[in-house]
Amino acid sequence: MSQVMVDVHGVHKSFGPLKVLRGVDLQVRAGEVTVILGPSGSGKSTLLRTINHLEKVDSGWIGVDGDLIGYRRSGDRLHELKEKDVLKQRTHIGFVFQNFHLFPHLTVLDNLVEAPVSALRRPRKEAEETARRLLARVGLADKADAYPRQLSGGQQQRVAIARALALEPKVLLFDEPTSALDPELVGEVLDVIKDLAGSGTTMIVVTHEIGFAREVADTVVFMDGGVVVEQGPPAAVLDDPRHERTRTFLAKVL
Ligand SMILES: Nc1ncnc2c1ncn2[C@@H]1O[C@H](COP(=O)(O)OP(=O)(O)OP(=O)(O)O)[C@@H](O)[C@H]1O
Repeated sequence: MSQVMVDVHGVHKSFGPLKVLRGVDLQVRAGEVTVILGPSGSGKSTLLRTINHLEKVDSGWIGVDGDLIGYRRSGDRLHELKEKDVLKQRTHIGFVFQNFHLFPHLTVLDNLVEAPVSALRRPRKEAEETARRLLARVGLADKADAYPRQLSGGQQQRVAIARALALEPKVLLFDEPTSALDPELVGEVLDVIKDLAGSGTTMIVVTHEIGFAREVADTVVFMDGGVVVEQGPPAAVLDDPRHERTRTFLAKVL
């Protein structure tokens, strides 16, 4: 069995009085695709954001490829990492946002080149070669010199995926990658994610696209009320859920 790439252990997170994560445990194996489903407000985005330390956990811990995220252990105490060390950890954890978050003032090519050059100190020529290869992979080789505003939403999201890949992440996190898109553009983005799944990229995808979950996920996780209610292969969770809460959710969305 492949190694555990992402290990979420007893994670709690509140915003003021609102308890959003109430003890989340989740393990994602290298090369596998985990799709997280759940009602609005169940804590899916917050969980993703704790994995790359955009949100700090209140308690519990998260490991990515054996590294504790945001902290270092000394004996049985945890010490917060410095910002520069957090940023370094984040280069291993790609994040694709709902609204693309491309740099509007940079060309498509420079969106992909910026982080490898500034964060990983890659030579610019090498970073550009990688960027062009990745743009070809997402079907946008001819858009290298365009600016984000000149692209459709689907194209922008494909650039965002290529940009995340340019840092050669150990895991790619997707937060509702198609929910800001016009319906006719959803398929082109899901096809890129499917292609990555086929090549063994470790991914955690928060989405409401049940068909995608069925087709692509190795594991479907159902979250509700800040906990993982159930998880398993798509056929088990989607067609034969064990929990009433999962059944109620699926009855609404299927
Ligand atoms: N930074 C924040 N400050 C205060 N409350 C927050 C913050 N981030 C999230 N929340 C709240 O936490 C709850 C869970 O939000 P989260 O975005 O994780 O849920 P979700 O399951 O991803 O929902 P959706 O499917 O609607 O995106 C919501 O009530 C949200 O308003």
